[in-house]
Amino acid sequence: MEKESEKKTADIDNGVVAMAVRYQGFDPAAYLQYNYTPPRADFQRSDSIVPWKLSCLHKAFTEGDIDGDLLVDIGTGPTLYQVMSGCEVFRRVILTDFLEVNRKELKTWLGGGSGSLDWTPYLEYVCQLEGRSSSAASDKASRLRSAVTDVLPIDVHRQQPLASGALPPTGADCLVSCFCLESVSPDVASFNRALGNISTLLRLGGHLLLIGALGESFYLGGPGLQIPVVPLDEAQVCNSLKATGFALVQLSVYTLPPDMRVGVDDVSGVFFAKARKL
Ligand SMILES: C[S@@+](CC[C@H](N)C(=O)[O-])C[C@H]1O[C@@H](n2cnc3c(N)ncnc32)[C@H](O)[C@@H]1O
Ligand SMILES: O=S(=O)(c1ccc2c(c1)CN[C@@H](CF)C2)N1CCSCC1
Repeated sequence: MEKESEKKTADIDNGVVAMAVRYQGFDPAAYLQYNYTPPRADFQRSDSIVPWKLSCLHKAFTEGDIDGDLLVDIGTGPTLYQVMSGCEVFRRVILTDFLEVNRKELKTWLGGGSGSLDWTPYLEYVCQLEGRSSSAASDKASRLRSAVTDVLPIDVHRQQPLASGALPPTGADCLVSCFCLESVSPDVASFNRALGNISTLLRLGGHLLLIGALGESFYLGGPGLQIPVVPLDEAQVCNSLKATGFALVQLSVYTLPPDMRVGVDDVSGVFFAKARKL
């Protein structure tokens, strides 16, 4: 007779395994096209989400309470926008993802190749935020390429998400993670466990910059590939951070304009949370 606790563990594992199987069809190029080109990535629109998100990251990294040596991005995917400000603050940046196709996409760009998306508009915008001329974008790209020392496999559902020895014994000084945890977790309990797992990678007093989807139940990870997302609201984000030993420093929310709801997901908003590990 299976005990209730054994059944719950089995259910947890089945949900995580099913999610991992679903991700085998993830298409980095399609994902970038869906989310990181206009109308969602329109630098000419003042109400576009790109200026909002890049400004949140710039402010968080430069307002003086975040410092250290090592920044780790959790569930990087094929995107680089999330570390364009952080690479100016930290000597070392580590990128991570579950899928080899995404790690390959990152390594192509880091190696000087042109990946599936031209990140120049993002680099130019962050240069403007930093008071540099937008012509400094190529210099920033070089600094980012120099700062990234590793692109590592990760599984946030493991109590030890990275291989042992991947980080210094003291852990990372700062974590950033965008649209990952809610997009890989079958339910809130799994989301909370994953948040607790990545917290083990961060030193005490270190900061977590967590960006994610609000009210989202699915997204397209490729043509016809619906990936389930655990729907979150602001209260849940706050509760999850508190339950996993973080002090919330700042929470900002962006509501997607109707014309940015383009069918590639059912997201209603985006949250930006800055938290500190107690
Ligand atoms: C919605 S994408 C987010 C990508 C990127 N961070 C962004 O801001 O757009 C979710 C990412 O989580 C990764 N992923 C899937 N399962 C994972 C797991 N168990 N642990 C860590 N990352 C995972 C996927 O490969 C994918 O790159
Ligand atoms: O906020 S976005 O519109 C965005 C960016 C990525 C995602 C979503 C939304 C919603 N679905 C997520 C599935 F995990 C992925 N955005 C796209 C332009 S650049 C800044 C981020």
